[in-house]
Amino acid sequence: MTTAFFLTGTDTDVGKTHVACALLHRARRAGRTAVGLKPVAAGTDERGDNDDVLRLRAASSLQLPADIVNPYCFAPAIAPHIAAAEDGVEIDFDRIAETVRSARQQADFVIVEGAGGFCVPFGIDRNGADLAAQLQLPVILVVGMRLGCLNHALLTAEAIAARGLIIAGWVANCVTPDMLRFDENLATLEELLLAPLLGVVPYQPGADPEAASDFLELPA
Ligand SMILES: Nc1ncnc2c1ncn2[C@@H]1O[C@H](COP(=O)(O)OP(=O)(O)OP(=O)(O)O)[C@@H](O)[C@H]1O
Ligand SMILES: C[C@H](N)[C@H](N)CCCCCC(=O)O
Ligand SMILES: [Mg+2]
Repeated sequence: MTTAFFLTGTDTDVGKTHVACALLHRARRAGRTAVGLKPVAAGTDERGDNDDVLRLRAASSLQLPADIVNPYCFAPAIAPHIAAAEDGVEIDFDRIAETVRSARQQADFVIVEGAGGFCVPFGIDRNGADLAAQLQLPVILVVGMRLGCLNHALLTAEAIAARGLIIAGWVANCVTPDMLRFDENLATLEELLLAPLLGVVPYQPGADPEAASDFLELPA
């Protein structure tokens, strides 16, 4: 059966792509055909490539066309709605929903990575939470473990619930090697998030997603 998830995080740069790629590796090890999508990306290199898209592709077991993996890609590494406005582009959720449908027909484990945090604007009248709601996907929440993450995680959980979506699981991603009172912070999140903890991904310089996959369970 196809399973698909919308993967979000407590902020930009908290390890969403790292964890998404690790889960793709984990799913592949379980014999699944796994594909990562990045509907809206911002920030490209001199070749016009976006790093998240390259990493998700490298972790996927099936290579789908660019307009399915990443229908919207903007050059500057800025908030997507600003980049879209500068390019005169409107981010069309129906088009994104079509890419997700197509990916689900071809793969049995699909991860859709959001951009930034859950409510990142995609236009003046739409944001990432609206996209997740339109896609009607269970959410995986990546918590970048650092001071401030408790508030960000709880706000995100409220926003997910407010859209009528469920958290299929959350991941504690160690974005620093030395968070003070790590165990106490983890325990607080376990108590308050009311969703399964899929794993604790350790801090690892270079962040190899295949190695990180050993620390993760697949969401049910
Ligand atoms: N567990 C980890 N150990 C060490 N480095 C990590 C870890 N997780 C993430 N990083 C590093 O932190 C940076 C941000 O991670 P990543 O790109 O996965 O974040 P993101 O949430 O997907 O960001 P964006 O909002 O741009 O999509 C990357 O350089 C990544 O290699
Ligand atoms: C460019 C960056 N890596 C992400 N793709 C976009 C992050 C947008 C964050 C916007 C915000 O919440 O202020
Ligand atoms: Mg990313």
